[in-house]
Amino acid sequence: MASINLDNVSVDFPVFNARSRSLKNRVLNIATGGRIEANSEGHVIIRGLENVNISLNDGDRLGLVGHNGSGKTTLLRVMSGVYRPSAGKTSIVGKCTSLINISLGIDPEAAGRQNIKIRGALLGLSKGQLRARQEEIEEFSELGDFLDMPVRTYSTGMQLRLAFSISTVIQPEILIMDEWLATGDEGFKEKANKRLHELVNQTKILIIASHSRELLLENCNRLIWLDHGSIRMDDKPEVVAEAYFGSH
Ligand SMILES: Nc1ncnc2c1ncn2[C@@H]1O[C@H](COP(=O)(O)OP(=O)(O)OP(=O)(O)O)[C@@H](O)[C@H]1O
Repeated sequence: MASINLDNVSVDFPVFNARSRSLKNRVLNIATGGRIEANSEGHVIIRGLENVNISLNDGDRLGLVGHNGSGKTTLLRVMSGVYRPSAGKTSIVGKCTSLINISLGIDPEAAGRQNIKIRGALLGLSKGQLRARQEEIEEFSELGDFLDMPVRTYSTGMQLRLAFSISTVIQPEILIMDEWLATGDEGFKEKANKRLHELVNQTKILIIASHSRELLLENCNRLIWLDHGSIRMDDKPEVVAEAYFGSH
């Protein structure tokens, strides 16, 4: 059983080099971003999330929609345990893989093969598990002899192939994605799509943020509309999609 529970979660980002005096007013007249406020000491904070309550269990496929800066990525990061909330409580049960920033942590000076080892360890694979998977990852990447070259010699697409091949090798109980991650040229994209579908179908809980109506309707059984860091709507995909995309 996997589960995620967020209880009144807020996330603040302090901004140390901004002045609260320059804040126009606290009225939200902008269409993007979270709330910019001053805390009790007069320091400026950006409120990425405000009093968010969400409970997810096995079988839940949650999609997130909202304007730029509404808090989708912040929420994904809280759910994957990367961000600690400034207020409220979180409980995350289950092995979680986040496919946000999959290239983060790749060492450009190390060879592709070496990076597979480093990344595999970060993903929690034991030495034995990694040995068993190494060949599969290398084959999937189709990088051939380039696996012995430093990653800095790779093209952007080649780097993404490597990162994707490593990050998707383990089947998580909770899968977190920022948009549908299908990378590379046409041939690789097809393979990547197939692998992503397998991951999505087998994961217990899926959370995906996207600006694509089709993608969300195809993969989700619940949608949350975030607006300036707060939940504006939480309902069946058709209902929220109609309200959100219909108004844009
Ligand atoms: N590291 C950070 N430092 C300061 N403010 C941040 C940071 N990360 C996010 N924010 C702020 O939090 C708010 C929510 O940002 P977030 O990235 O979660 O939005 P989003 O819904 O994912 O947007 P987009 O659709 O543009 O990707 C924004 O106002 C942003 O300015």
